[in-house]
Amino acid sequence: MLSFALLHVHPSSSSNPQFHFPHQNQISPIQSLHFSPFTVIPTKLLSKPSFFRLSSSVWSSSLIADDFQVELGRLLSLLPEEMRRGVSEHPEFSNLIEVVMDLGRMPLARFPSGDFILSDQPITLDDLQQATSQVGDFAVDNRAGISRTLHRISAIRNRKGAIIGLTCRVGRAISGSANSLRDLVKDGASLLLIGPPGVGKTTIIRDIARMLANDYGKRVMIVDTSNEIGGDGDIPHAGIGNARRMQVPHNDMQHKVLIEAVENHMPQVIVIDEIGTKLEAMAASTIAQRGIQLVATAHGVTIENLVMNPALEMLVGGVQSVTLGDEEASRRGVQKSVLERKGPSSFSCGVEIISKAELRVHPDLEATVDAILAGRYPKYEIRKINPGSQDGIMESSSIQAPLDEINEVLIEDIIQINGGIPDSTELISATGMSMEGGSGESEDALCIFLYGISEASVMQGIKQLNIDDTIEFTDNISEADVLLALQSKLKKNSRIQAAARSHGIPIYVTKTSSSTQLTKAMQALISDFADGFEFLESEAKTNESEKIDALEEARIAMERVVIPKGEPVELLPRPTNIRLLQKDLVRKYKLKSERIGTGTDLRLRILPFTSASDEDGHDSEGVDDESEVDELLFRPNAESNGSAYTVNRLPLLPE
Ligand SMILES: Nc1ncnc2c1ncn2[C@@H]1O[C@H](COP(=O)(O)OP(=O)(O)OP(=O)(O)O)[C@@H](O)[C@H]1O
Repeated sequence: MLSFALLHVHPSSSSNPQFHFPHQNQISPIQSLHFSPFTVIPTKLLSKPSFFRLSSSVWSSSLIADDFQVELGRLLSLLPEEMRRGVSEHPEFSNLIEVVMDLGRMPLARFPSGDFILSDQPITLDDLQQATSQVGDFAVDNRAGISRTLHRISAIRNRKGAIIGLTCRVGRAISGSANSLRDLVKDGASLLLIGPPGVGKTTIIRDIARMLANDYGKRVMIVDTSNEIGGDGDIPHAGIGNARRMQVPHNDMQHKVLIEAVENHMPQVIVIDEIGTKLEAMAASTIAQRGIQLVATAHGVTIENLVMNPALEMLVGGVQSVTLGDEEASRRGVQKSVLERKGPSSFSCGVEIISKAELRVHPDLEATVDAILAGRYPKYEIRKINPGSQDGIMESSSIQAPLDEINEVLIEDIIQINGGIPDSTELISATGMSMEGGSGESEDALCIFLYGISEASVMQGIKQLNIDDTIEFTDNISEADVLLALQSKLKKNSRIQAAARSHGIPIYVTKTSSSTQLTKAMQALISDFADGFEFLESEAKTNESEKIDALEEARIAMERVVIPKGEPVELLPRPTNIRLLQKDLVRKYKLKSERIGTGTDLRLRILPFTSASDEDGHDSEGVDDESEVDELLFRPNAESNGSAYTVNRLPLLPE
């Protein structure tokens, strides 16, 4: 007897008709048949896999490769004739990444090997209008697409809203690009991918969606916030295979569409690009709790970036600070205040996309987060991708990176999260400090964090100044008004410097802790405090916007060039305090930097990650740290008046 299944046909020639069987979670692509929208097929025929189920690689590669040239042509048709010719005659034509058209400038094509000028004629308003007239509407994120392609056109507007620049990114479905992650997702594990912009996150999750839908017959729903996974237009691109796609009317609504996907469409897998806000992270966590497999991307470079990001930490279980009892702390051999994961992670595995050819896989994401919070370095596997090979994996190895390097970064991060220096003997034992104060300070008192100088020496030094009740000491740097340190000790501890910088606390140093020097130092300090550290604050205000610019410059350099392209980038010359902030940021990205130039031309060069430089223990930062500190500490100082001691101050940098 023949039974029948109801066939849903999408209004598309590229999307395969799908059957949802009540008795099994399997979808069969029926590539070789031609259907009218309401064709009824005997289910008996469908039970013959050899008849209906095509191997996904055959299916996708033939379909996608043939169409790619046509799709690329549709992107090129946006360009004026001369530019089009320039691109298509380039030897790397098929690897084109982006075309950049900025008003009044010469157009550029970006290839993996670098940028190429397409014409010596600057772009005109007409060129831009020609191009934009052929693409869909620009959404609030200033992105538009070309229907039934994966290309992304991003606009730059002037202050009046007119388009004055375009970045036309080539989108391509790369079948097999997710093969190296097949073992992680095939059994239902949720996967979080992170990586800087342009590294290939969308391309990989598109292929995972296709793989899960086609090869494993799962009901996959893509929540496609900018239509980048499934392409522009209402008919999704063939690159997503049998996965279905929900569009998101507005970026702000991503979390709502996520919930709607679960409530209305019975997905087994949800795929989502760019979880970026707390609301989206919350929606993703809710979905994970319902037992749905999640495959998602987030911007960032390492898992630590997520752990330290208050909006996204929830994705990896959240972070809380707990205070241990004395006994428990000594049993564990840790400080009393420790960071712990708050709850279960929404994802079982994490992948850091280092480049298009290299992934760092954290198969147990919770273990990775726990290791990070405990100050240990997490274990991960490096998977190198060989585009030519069948399984997409060329090499896979398990790595545990050097402890000292990570510890330094982690302690700084923890300081920033906690808003205070951990009560770590290792951190402060060398200082000989005696700590009091903390919560009980008077508002008018100057609260000092001492480093490398004992409280007794300071008190001795200031006896004759008669200011005992104006001074308090603290062991929590976030409560301090000022850091007073012995220069030789401070030079060796970049963590303390970073902590002070991150809390915007001025640093005063003395060369020795003799009572004469300390008296003079305290005199200068008290007088500045009485003025409300005014000159420091005004200095801080003037360079607050430069600080933001400088950090943004460093971030973009790392995310767009140093990490994806593996090339060094020289930043603009900056004052020392700002350069040090840039250096802190570079370190958080696990990259090295070196200081170049002299005088007002001093600037940072960010170096790409090389395993060789790590292995041979080369640490340009360490060397650099020393010289930065020298520069800060020995700068000629007007206040010192040529006297025997030196007290230098770093500008106050408010949060
Ligand atoms: N394996 C690959 N081989 C060749 N090109 C690739 C590969 N992966 C991605 N690309 C290309 O690199 C560009 C960026 O890819 P993709 O959009 O996937 O990156 P992304 O990390 O999602 O970027 P963003 O975060 O900016 O959205 C695209 O032009 C894409 O076609």
